[in-house]
Amino acid sequence: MSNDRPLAAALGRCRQPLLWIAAFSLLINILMLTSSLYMMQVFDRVLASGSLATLAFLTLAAGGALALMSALDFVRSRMLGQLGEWLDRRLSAPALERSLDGVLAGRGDRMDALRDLDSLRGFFGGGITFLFDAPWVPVYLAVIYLLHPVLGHMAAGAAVVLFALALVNSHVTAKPLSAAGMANRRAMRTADSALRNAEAVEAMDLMPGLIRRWEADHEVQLTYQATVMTRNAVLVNATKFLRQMVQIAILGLGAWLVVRHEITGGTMIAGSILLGRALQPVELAVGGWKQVSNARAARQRLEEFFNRPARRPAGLPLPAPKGHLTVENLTFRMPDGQKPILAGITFEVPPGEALAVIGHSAAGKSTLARMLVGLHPPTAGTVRLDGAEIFSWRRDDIGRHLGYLPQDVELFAGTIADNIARLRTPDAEAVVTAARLADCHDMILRLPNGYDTEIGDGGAMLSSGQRQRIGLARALYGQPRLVVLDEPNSALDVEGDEALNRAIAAIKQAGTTVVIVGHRPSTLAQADRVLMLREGRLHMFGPRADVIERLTRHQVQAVPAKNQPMPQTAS
Ligand SMILES: Nc1ncnc2c1ncn2[C@@H]1O[C@H](COP(=O)(O)OP(=O)(O)OP(=O)(O)O)[C@@H](O)[C@H]1O
Repeated sequence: MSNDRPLAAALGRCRQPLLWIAAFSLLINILMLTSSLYMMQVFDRVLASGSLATLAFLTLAAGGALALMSALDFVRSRMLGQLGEWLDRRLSAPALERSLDGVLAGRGDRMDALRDLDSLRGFFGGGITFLFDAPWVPVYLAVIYLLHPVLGHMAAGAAVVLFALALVNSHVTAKPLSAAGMANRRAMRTADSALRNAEAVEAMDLMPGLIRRWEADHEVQLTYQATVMTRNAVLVNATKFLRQMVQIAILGLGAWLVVRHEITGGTMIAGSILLGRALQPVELAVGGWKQVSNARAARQRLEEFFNRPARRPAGLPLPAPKGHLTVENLTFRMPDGQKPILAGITFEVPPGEALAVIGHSAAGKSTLARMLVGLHPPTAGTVRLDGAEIFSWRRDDIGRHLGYLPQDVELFAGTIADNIARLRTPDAEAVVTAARLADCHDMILRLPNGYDTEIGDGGAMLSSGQRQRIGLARALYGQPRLVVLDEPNSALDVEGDEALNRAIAAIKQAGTTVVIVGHRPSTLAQADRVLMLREGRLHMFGPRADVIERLTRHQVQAVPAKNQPMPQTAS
């Protein structure tokens, strides 16, 4: 997204429609005087004169005004609803994009921004209306003052007390509300991870532990929510009681003034109706404050979320790379990590060559693979493709030139063709070419709907070997210039291993640079160069024969009895 502060920009664009909505509110609130005026006229004119023609005229006029008010009210709520929907449409994609950034940066708040957007949209769709009516409360009070100052004093006093109740409500519910929200988000994350890992959870009965964790947070949420509900209920009921009492009091006071001939009967009724109207937004504010503070908190969180600096600089589009990979003095440390995961790594792979990355478990192989496709910014040093920093390369520009098969193949709900074509409109020929290269064309044809087979969430309908092959086809789709395969054969049988080596040979021939991370000796079969990592440092690097020779010599020295032709470099 080009815009650095999408929330501020979107809210800025809401200003004008909101002004329109405020103008509509002015009309609506003027028209709300209809019932009071009607009552006054009926009591004071019609009943006094007995003129039915006047009654008919007044009724028609009042009916027309009320119809117009309803229409305007409808338009106002639709405008607000549409504004919420517009905001959601405009911000959801950047929010999802930035959530991905957050996950890559190791943050836990995966779905929070999307949820906050949801509640902001809901607020526009419903809770916000009374905020537009609230400014008219003083106007109604002024009209009541015009009817009679004593009625005015009473109405103003009632409004102040009700408003104070709304403030008290906001004050006493804010803290428990935010604590409940935080606990709810923690509980949802635990539930989410339990459901994502359903098989391990079920097989090894991890549920009790997960439930204990989830329950602890859920309990906190429920306790705080109960506090909010109780306090809210006390204040809402106190408000209701007060409101009804005030309604009776104004009629009583009005009757007293009528008896003293200070006002007419019509004025008494009109005053009562006006008071009802004047206090309505105040009363709504007491009950609706929860929604307002939720929306305010959501907005604040979204602001923080969108104000985080983008991980990747905007960057200019660059010409398609040839695949010349150069890594210089690469060091990488997680933002909160002490020890570097990778330190001072330097190597180079020319286009059309394959590099095998080997090393013990936790040596940093997968991290190096991630750095090569630009998932993280180096802490120091550089990773360049054709001389350009890969991390800074615009994803919409470089993505199609990169193929990446992560250790956990992540497929998406949809068809095989969708997945191979990277969720873009599939180019049938390119899909089949990639599938043939990954040696899964025949396997796909044997599936019930061939390339149109729906594979379920995460490719749940496929075996892990099938997932790995489809993942490989996706990595090879569209003839990328650099392909990074992280243990591409971990779920493959011997036949699959051989097919993988054929695929690597074929893409090398087409000029693609390949990096294969692996434990198995067969990883080295197609490698031109081999890089061995040890504890995040480059332990050996060179042409395959040299590295194998050094490794074999090393092993023979260490275990002279065991003369192995292919070194077992990793456990
Ligand atoms: N997101 C992370 N946060 C903190 N440390 C991490 C993270 N990812 C990896 N590490 C650490 O980096 C080191 C290297 O991990 P990496 O996954 O790169 O190793 P590997 O060589 O691929 O191992 P394996 O062969 O077992 O997959 C490990 O010590 C690991 O704990």
